[in-house]
Amino acid sequence: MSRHYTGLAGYAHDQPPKAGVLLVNLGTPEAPTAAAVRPYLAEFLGDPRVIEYPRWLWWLILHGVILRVRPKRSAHAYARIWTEHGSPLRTGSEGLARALQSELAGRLPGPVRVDLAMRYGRPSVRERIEAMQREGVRRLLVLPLYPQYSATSTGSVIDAVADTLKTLRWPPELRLVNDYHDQPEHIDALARSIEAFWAQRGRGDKLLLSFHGIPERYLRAGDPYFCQCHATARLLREKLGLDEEQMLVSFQSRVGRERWLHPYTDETVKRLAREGVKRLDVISPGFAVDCLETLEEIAMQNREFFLAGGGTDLRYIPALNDSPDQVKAIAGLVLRHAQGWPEFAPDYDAKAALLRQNAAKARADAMGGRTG
Ligand SMILES: C=CC1=C(C)c2cc3[nH]c(cc4nc(cc5[nH]c(cc1n2)c(C)c5CCC(=O)O)C(CCC(=O)O)=C4C)c(C)c3C=C
Ligand SMILES: [Fe+2]
Ligand SMILES: [Fe+2]
Repeated sequence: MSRHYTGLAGYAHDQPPKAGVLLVNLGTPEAPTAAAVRPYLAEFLGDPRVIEYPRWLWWLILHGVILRVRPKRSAHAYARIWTEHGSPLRTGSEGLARALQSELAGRLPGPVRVDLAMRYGRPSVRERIEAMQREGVRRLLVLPLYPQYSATSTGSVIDAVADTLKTLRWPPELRLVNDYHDQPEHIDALARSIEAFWAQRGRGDKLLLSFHGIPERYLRAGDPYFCQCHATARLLREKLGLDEEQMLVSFQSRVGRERWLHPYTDETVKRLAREGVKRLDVISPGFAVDCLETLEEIAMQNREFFLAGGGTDLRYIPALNDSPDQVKAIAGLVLRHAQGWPEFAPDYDAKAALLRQNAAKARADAMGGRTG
């Protein structure tokens, strides 16, 4: 069997190498319409990491039922949060990537390129890794924007990276961030954003942490996601000095009929309203940037449930997005994971002249070889 390896002729041999940081988020449709949501959902829900089901059976259900019904419903939800600049998940992720690029430029001696890819839709992981390689990236750090590891999210990003690298003729040196659910700077950033919100708007009766759910079956099969969500919650609770009465954890966004991680966010919100909670603060620490699941599902849908149940106000505390605290926390992660790479070493400047000289020599050799 032969395979076509992407050669990217004319790259990197003749340039001093660069380090690259690739942020990866989930992806989002191109427009809030059923026609644009359908291919996005087909790719997302067709991923065997997301739906672990016999392939042929799932294919029939997905194409026979789900893709006929869900795109229209999802498009309606997307339309409620779409802005003049597009999908919040996209603009938020782009803003974070830009902020990280300038933060790193200010802290690192060597050339480091920050880029952004989407696991589903565009720009794809393959597209961005190939582009980075053309720009001379020889060392690649992949950072999925998921604080908690799940096979369905982070694991799937790793698949996409591996699928890309195995078709490259000269893959870059690779490092991957698996999760950052307990990184102290990340917990601090979350705590400070909650405290800043309370300082401005007063404190609600309770604080609910709502994480994206996954099927409970995956937890039993060994996915660490549930435990990492609870670890984040405990660290944050300790940092804020709250007890378990004041801070609750729940799981949102379930899809399909099987049992997902408990307790469910919508049921929790309704129960709290019934029990007489008047002001409920909700934050979704599993999302690095705001998206459909926070802006529509929490700040609109669950708010409506809470008010209908007798609550006075559900206040959604925004994701960290491109806040300086989040940018510093992520830059800290990058610095820690890229330790030892020359672009990150304090003596890079001193060595840069040598790197350029070597690159020039390599180029001359290559040209010499070609022209005889
Ligand atoms: C925080 C990480 C995420 C995990 C874990 C996750 C698991 C997971 N998701 C679905 C199904 C859907 N999720 C949808 C949207 C969505 N999911 C995440 C993150 C995680 N998902 C984000 C950031 C978003 C928002 C995307 C945006 O454009 O803003 C959707 C699409 C919307 C809809 O139709 O409801 C689906 C579908 C499953 C099945 C799953 C684990 C098995
Ligand atoms: Fe999801
Ligand atoms: Fe949802």
